[in-house]
Amino acid sequence: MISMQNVVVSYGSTTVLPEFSLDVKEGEFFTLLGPSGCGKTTALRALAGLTPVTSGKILVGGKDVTRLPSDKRQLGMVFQNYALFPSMSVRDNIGFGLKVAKRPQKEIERAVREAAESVDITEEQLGRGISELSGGQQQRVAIARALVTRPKILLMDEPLSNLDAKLRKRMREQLKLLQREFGVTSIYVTHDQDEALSMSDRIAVLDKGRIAQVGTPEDVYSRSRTEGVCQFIGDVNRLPGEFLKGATTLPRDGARHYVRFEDVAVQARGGETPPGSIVVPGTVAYSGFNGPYRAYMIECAGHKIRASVYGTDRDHEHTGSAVDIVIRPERVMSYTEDGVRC
Ligand SMILES: Nc1ncnc2c1ncn2[C@@H]1O[C@H](COP(=O)(O)OP(=O)(O)OP(=O)(O)O)[C@@H](O)[C@H]1O
Repeated sequence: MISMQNVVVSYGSTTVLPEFSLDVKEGEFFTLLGPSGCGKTTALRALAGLTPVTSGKILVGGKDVTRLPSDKRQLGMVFQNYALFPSMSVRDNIGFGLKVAKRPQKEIERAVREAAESVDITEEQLGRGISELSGGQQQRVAIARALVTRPKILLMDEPLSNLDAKLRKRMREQLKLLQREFGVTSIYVTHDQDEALSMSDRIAVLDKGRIAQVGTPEDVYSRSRTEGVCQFIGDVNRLPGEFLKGATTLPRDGARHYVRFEDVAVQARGGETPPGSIVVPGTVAYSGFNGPYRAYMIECAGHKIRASVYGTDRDHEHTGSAVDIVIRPERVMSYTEDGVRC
């Protein structure tokens, strides 16, 4: 559906995207994820035709759009600052694209009503000015405005970043449901790992303008291809080599080993453990209630290991409790000195 092939984007003498290639399938929710400044927005703007590319090709539905102006690419766009027109009513904001396309008034009215309904904007709110809506409502207007022209592709750049934490979570679900309902191929830019993991069919993790890994949320989280991806997504402990003496299946020779917080079990010292487990005695240095899980910091032979224990575990919550940390070797992610999975 969308193919970016060896796309290069430079600002002056600085190359921000060196040879960027990407393929997105029809109907997919595809996310560009990476730290600030890694080039996510630049990649999206190049795809949208808002930033010129130095070389390379961009294909949409098999058609070369590399030199096509943005408004000819049939894209819907939602940006971080919404880019709504403050002096227009909500109704006129949503209908703007159709008006520009000179569609009949009757059709615009019907389409605006349907789009508003799909994002829970009421008839009464349609008559208001943009500034009379909350941030969350404005966000939904921006989405309705992008969807009203029934684009085949929807580009979103950090569309939820101005919302508070609770609303963000709700909007994630709503966006995802809308995306399915409209069947629109979506490219989503975020630096928020949770957002990317919970919404995407596939994720491209970017690092300094290059794609470090493309995969399903499970792939990038549980089978991170590089040390950088492993550290960027989720929380990890680096495991000291001396913890791994018994774990004969794990690679050696300078390899670096990581385990996610939730893959570290905490249990009473000297209890039964599954055969082959990595077991290290330690002392609880900190334990804190976090709602669905308890966060631990365990002092193990001079190293601090963190664990997130889900469920109603209360046995070892006191500072100073003598415990064992237990890790299944298959949950350990190992990388060579060059940061490649081994
Ligand atoms: N118009 C511009 N002129 C010069 N440099 C730019 C321009 N736009 C972006 N850059 C630079 O290009 C790099 C990538 O920026 P980009 O906005 O694509 O990153 P990002 O991953 O989207 O970051 P963020 O999450 O902070 O938005 C940054 O180093 C940025 O400073």
